[in-house]
Amino acid sequence: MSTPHLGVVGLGVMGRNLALNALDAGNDVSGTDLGEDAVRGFEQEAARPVTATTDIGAFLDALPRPRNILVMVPAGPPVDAVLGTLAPKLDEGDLVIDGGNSHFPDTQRRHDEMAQQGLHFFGMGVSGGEEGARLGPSMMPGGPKAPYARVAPVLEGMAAKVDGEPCVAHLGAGASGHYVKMVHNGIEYGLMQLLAEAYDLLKRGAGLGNQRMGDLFSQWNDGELRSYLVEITADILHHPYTVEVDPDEAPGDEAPPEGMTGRYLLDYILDTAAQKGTGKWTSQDALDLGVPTPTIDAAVTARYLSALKDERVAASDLLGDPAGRAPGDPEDLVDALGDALLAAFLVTYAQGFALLKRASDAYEFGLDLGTVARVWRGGCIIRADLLETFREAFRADEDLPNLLVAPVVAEKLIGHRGALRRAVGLGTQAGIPTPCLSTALAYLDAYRSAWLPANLVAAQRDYFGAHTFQRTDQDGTFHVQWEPAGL
Ligand SMILES: NC(=O)C1=CN([C@@H]2O[C@H](COP(=O)(O)OP(=O)(O)OC[C@H]3O[C@@H](n4cnc5c(N)ncnc54)[C@H](OP(=O)(O)O)[C@@H]3O)[C@@H](O)[C@H]2O)C=CC1
Ligand SMILES: O=C(CO)[C@H](O)[C@H](O)COP(=O)(O)O
Repeated sequence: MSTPHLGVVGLGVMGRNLALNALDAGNDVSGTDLGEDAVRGFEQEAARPVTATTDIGAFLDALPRPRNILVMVPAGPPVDAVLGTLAPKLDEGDLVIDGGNSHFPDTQRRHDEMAQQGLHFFGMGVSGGEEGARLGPSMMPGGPKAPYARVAPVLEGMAAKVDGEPCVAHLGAGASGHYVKMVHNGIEYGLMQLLAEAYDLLKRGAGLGNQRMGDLFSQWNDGELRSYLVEITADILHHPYTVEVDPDEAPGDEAPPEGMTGRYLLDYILDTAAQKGTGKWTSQDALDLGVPTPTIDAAVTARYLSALKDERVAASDLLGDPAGRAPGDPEDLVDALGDALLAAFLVTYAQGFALLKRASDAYEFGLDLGTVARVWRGGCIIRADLLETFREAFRADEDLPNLLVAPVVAEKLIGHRGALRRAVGLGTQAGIPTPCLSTALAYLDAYRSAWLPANLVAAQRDYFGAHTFQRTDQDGTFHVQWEPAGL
């Protein structure tokens, strides 16, 4: 049997590291890129001889048939450009895997176009950043099932492992792989914003300094909240100012500027966060499918609000009423926050999985949500101990409509929701914005409400638009003349 092989198109940050990872895992690897520097860089870093060339023909000739080709170029037109170049030169049965953050409708179109040419196409989400790509990412391939067996040994060798299981699996049909990665990123946006809100509540609401805050996040990371994002938040809070900055540029011995807690790098980072679009796509498709994902939506909106720096500075002068300390003993807020975060994390994951469930039905992906939870346990940005709990929940009931009603999750929520309510209440009184903590609480309160005030909304629609309503005491649809007699 020949050595498993992989060809990589695009040797930038992700492609080069994935190619080196595949090589370390014992595969034969070839690489190509538009740039000579990228090609030479890969060749020099490779521990064994590789084919590395800017010549696409030489690259394809070096690959045994049927070929396995991983494309790692920027999402959008570059992917179509690469497929346009590759497709006429490929042979029937070759497999092309797009490992970038492509939008899932593009992936479905490419999947169909490639299939018409007798070629297999996977959209594959890859998570873990540069280090993950090199040492073990989480990978989310989707597309035709048959060619997966051929490439599985390559991907499983490269993937992160948890309890000996690789964080990769064939997830489903069509564009399912990129859909799952999109929702991964939507959850990522939600968790990141929740952590930012906890930081704000500790900093402005409780008056804590960076060292104590970092210690708290570390402490949380030793408990039920253990996760990559909590861990890196502790590292970021502890990170000193001077490490990556020219010492001549660092502030002198004078007191730190107003509002800053000391010489920590975080205090000098501009408060605007960019985005590339995957979080927005998650919210957009959730709205199209009618699935409530308010915590993810709020996180996307929070990034837009962060970008309005000049407007916010101007508004702070005009509108005043600055955020201040939370009422009462600051330690009450500190005590509440760990449990509040756990409840909000559970709600955010639940929204993402509920979206995956609906999308799987709507787009006929055939997702198994327990497998998704397994693949997310390691290597990816949203990896957390909680993923094992979710995997068990879906194992116990594969038709679970929402993680919130899995007994193991419900029990945790009942134990922690009081803290979420306290944290949101204290933050609100202090004037500190908590869009994700608040929407997580509101979603939880709405989802567990047997009755909601939508009867009034239904009546209002019927009043102004004759849209009809249903009744609780009679079958059928109804419309009435609502205007008071005599008007
Ligand atoms: N960076 C990250 O942490 C993560 C990125 N991703 C996704 O992975 C994909 C790649 O990202 P990343 O590696 O960071 O991007 P980079 O820009 O670092 O690398 C892309 C590489 O592709 C090359 N390239 C572009 N067009 C072609 C082409 N037609 N033929 C051959 N090579 C080409 C580029 O060459 P040149 O520079 O000469 O144009 C460049 O070397 C993106 O979709 C990204 O969203 C996913 C997860 C994490
Ligand atoms: O896919 C990723 C992590 O999972 C990439 O890092 C992505 O760029 C993150 O999204 P954004 O840039 O919008 O914050």
